[in-house]
Amino acid sequence: MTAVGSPSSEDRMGPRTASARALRSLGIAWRAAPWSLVLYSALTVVGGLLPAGVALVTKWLLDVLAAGGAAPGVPGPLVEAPLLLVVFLGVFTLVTSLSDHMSLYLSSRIRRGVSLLVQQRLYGAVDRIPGLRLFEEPAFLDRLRMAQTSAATAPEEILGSLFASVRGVLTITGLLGILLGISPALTGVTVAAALPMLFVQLVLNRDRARMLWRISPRMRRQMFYQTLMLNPAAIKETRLFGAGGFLLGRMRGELGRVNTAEERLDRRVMLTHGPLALLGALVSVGGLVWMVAGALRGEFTLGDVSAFIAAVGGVQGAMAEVVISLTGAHQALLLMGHYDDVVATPSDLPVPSEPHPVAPLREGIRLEDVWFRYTDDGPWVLRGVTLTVPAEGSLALVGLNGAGKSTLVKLLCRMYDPTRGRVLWDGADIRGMDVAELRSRMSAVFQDFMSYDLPVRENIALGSLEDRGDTGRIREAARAAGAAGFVEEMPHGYDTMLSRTFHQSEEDFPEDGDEDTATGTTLSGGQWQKLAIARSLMRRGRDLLIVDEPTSGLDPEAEREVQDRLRSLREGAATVMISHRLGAVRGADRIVVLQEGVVTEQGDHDELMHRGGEYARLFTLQAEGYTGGTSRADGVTA
Ligand SMILES: Nc1ncnc2c1ncn2[C@@H]1O[C@H](COP(=O)(O)OP(=O)(O)OP(=O)(O)O)[C@@H](O)[C@H]1O
Repeated sequence: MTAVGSPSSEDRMGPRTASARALRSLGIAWRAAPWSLVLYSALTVVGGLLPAGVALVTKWLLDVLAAGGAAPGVPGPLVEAPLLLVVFLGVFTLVTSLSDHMSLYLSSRIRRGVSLLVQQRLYGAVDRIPGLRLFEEPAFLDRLRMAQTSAATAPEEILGSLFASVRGVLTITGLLGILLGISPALTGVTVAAALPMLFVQLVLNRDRARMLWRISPRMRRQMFYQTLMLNPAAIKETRLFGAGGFLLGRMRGELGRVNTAEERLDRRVMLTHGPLALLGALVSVGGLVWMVAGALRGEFTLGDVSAFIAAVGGVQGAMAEVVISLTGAHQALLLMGHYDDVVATPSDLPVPSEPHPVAPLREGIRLEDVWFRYTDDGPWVLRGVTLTVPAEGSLALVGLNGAGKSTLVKLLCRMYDPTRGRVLWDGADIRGMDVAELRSRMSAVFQDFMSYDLPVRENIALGSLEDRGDTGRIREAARAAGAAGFVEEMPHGYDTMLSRTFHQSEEDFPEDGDEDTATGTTLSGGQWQKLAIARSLMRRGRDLLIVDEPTSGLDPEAEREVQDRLRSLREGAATVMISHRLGAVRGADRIVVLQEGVVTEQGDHDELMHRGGEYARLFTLQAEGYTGGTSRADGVTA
């Protein structure tokens, strides 16, 4: 497997790798549309041999007509009935036309099947990457973009090119057979003239694949600017700050550099092809002069000259087709390397060969001397953190911005592994457990929770997909999160589409296609947050509930209501809560203060207030904001 980030896929591809990738593409086509592939293969063989058939029958017809009867080399029965030759030509023309249309239909069928399968594999592989690290690595993201591009086009390009090459080779073989019968020397010259083209194309292709890899970061950046210019949330800011022109300029800049790189290569292609085309023309004209001179001397028949013209034109045309197809296939095979790399990307988290089962939490989750940094050369974000989240107890994480609270939560969910130290689930290292099984025992409302452009029902049910048909459970979760009120007031309740970007699909709402439902609606920040809380409450049998700033967007009344509900709901589960609103965390069994990645204080609210450290300072500061600066730490706790 190529290491993620190395550009080796696009500049090293030996014949074995190329044939393996080509065979894999054929295998995918076979799985996607087997009968279409068989029929398409048969039509390719027929289509490949037809030009030679047409040239041969035309030669015989001309020879019979010129000789006015028996002509050397023409089969006897055809000399007797020359009109049969005309019938053959008619049949060949009909078959050519029918097979062209049929091939077009079949290749589209194969293309659609292959595209579905390939995209399914690519996104399936991406979905199996358990952690977050790779999705924050520019080199992996570049490769992913190349893989997305090649998944959309490469297998189709490879198959199309392979079949076109087979058809071309059959055409060339048939026509060269005829040409060989007329003049072996001319046959040699015709073949030799086509070889440089093949070589040059292969070199140019490799250069194109390298160029595409080089411009990939720019392509991703220009897509980023484009997305910003179309995203409603971004548009709000860019309109207000008048930043549209700036983004447009950046996008144009990136695209301009991409264009320059492509233009440079296209110019080389054009300049290289000129001399090669001249070589081909010289061979045709020279050969024709030689044939005509020979015919005048009586060495060649009229049929020979016609067959020569058809064969040289046909061979050069088919050679060009083969060269273009092979080079197209070569380029697609090179790009396929990115797809293969992404599909074969190993897990970014170590996977135990025999994972321990994840039993329901009995004692608690313990972080033991955990150190963490996002990159090997980055700063330490967590430094020697040791703490315990008791089963059925609540732990609150408190600290200034950037102290490492959300990072700690990501380690609990095993989005990353600690750089040093361990996370223990009832004493067992979570690295020895199946990550999906571990996560199935957790639920979370993240600080940057998602707002899905989906109906309300699905926005909530995503927390427990097996219950998505259970309207009772969905309503219950919405009620517990304080969302039921506004949802039930919506025109279509739980079936309301929460999007101003997409129309509701008819499948989502089959019995009613009226305008309201079709256009959908969207929610306020606090309402979205309530849906995120409802989603987290959908999960059954959760042992750990993580709530990272769960009420930051809620009004005071809703905040109070949700806090009370969360308090009753978290009974029976361990809870980790992060909030800058210290009033919300004062009831936690244990409060942990993080400062620059280090645990500096631990205890319950009263202990920490009594201690008079960072927690007491922050709590008093916040309380003063409400009481107009008259509170003292002990006064607030009283
Ligand atoms: N994906 C990431 N890659 C690199 N650094 C990161 C990443 N996420 C966070 N950091 C860095 O880690 C540090 C801790 O961030 P974290 O989000 O854990 O802080 P926090 O305590 O949750 O802050 P806040 O209260 O603002 O939410 C910050 O300095 C941040 O820049």
